[in-house]
Amino acid sequence: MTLLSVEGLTRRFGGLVAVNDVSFTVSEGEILSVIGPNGAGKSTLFKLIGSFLPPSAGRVLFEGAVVSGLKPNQVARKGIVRTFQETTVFKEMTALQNVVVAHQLGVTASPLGTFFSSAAARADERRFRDSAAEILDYLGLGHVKDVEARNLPHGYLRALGIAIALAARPRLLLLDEPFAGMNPEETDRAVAMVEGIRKRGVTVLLVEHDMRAVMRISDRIVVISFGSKIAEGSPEAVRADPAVVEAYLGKDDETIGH
Ligand SMILES: Nc1ncnc2c1ncn2[C@@H]1O[C@H](COP(=O)(O)OP(=O)(O)OP(=O)(O)O)[C@@H](O)[C@H]1O
Repeated sequence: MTLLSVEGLTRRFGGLVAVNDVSFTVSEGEILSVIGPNGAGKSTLFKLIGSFLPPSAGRVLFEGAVVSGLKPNQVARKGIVRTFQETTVFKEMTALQNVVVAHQLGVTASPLGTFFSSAAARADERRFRDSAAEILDYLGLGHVKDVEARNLPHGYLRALGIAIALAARPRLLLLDEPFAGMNPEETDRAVAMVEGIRKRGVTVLLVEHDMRAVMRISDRIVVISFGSKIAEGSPEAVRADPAVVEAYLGKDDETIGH
């Protein structure tokens, strides 16, 4: 079943066409990666899908309904959730508290003070704590759940960003460069984490600069270059595609995952 459809998405910045008439679909349960050289338009495409930026043309459909034009939080409520950057983690709170708060923010529009005052809310809070602990365990963060976020190493902080996103119970998780700046060991852990997320029934769309981890993890890959889609298919097909090799020309073979 098609979960997400990107139809003719285009975004211009003045005279520059950052994303140019890009179309693809993401099926339920899939891990689909969007890759492309520096400045290809990956981040812009990502922002368009999450509704952080309005398209100049085209649209995004989620479960058959148009979501472009909605606010990011409305899109999140429908089930499209992006990982949180380190800057949005509450540094003074423990890992567990961060994920509990993420649950609370996901269910109430009322101020937290009001939220905490009712008995029903207290029951919810217990439920959220259990759920938060389960998510942290699942992501291999159980042993650091009581550590303040500011004291967590970089890799853990990034994983915490994913835990916070999972608290919103996404149907589609958007991962922005999840492997950037990671050493091979950290990448292995992150790859296992993303595979684990899919096992929970969450579809994953990730944008990544480097093809190496993407080749291991993706069911399908969409390649963009200068804003346009130049290839789409299995990792093997994409790696062998002359247009992709051409787009990455000047990079060494390792960059395209050989
Ligand atoms: N807000 C903006 N205003 C003007 N130009 C922008 C804006 N955002 C992105 N661009 C331009 O759009 C093009 C695509 O940028 P984008 O960040 O989407 O590429 P990218 O593939 O994510 O690059 P990288 O891999 O380096 O992160 C670039 O030429 C960039 O300079």
